[in-house]
Amino acid sequence: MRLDYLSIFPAYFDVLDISLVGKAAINGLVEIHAHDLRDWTHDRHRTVDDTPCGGGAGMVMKPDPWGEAFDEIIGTESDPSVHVIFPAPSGTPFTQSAAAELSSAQRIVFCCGRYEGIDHRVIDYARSMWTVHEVSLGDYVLNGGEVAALAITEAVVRLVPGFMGNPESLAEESFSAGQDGLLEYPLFTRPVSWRGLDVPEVLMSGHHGRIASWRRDESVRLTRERRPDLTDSDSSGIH
Ligand SMILES: Nc1cc(-c2ccc3ccn(Cc4ccccn4)c3c2)[nH]n1
Repeated sequence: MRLDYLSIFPAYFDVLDISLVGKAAINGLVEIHAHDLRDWTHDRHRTVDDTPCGGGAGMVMKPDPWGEAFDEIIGTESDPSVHVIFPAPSGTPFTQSAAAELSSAQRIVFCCGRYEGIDHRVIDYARSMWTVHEVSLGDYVLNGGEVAALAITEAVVRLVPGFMGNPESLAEESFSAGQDGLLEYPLFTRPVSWRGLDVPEVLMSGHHGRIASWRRDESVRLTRERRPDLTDSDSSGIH
């Protein structure tokens, strides 16, 4: 899997060399390429923004640098196997199932906007050429797309076959299909007693049936408390 990042702050992606994703890069599972959008400007000030047509506050990212960067990084041929991701507050909420779908992609290009956003013709052009995803991380506003691109990268790469040492652990995570779309139950490890707080006895009983039942009940309780929106979904085991 090749991952490209287009941004006016490409150094944001240096962190990928340290983390788990860095290991995947080392063993050849993923290739990481970060690019400075200003490399495709031609004026002395390396300008990437301009005032919004129709007025309004803030600045909008000009289309020209994006188009030239696309030509060089992706090419001028249409190819639906290339996935181009635009993080945006107006995007579709990014989900675990979207991460799972993207984990089989051979090529993902992240377009990280700044200012008030990117000229919409850039997204329209990209849609005419590749498979485009406008995605939101959640109902809060960041200053740009870089942090969202990092989060999406981690969610996707950890699902790439061969990346996780123990793929079984993926099946028990919150939001995974194996968890019936429920939140993960509380976790404990040694010591059994810590600062007056004890591990629930059932987990020390060695009785696998009771343990499974306790974990299920805890997942249902937590999901009902914190994410009632998940309790009605078809994938959840509770209704
Ligand atoms: N879930 C998300 C995604 C973002 C996001 C993604 C890309 C950009 C490019 C610019 N901004 C700042 C900005 C501020 C005000 C209105 C619009 N955008 C971004 C914010 N925020 N929260």
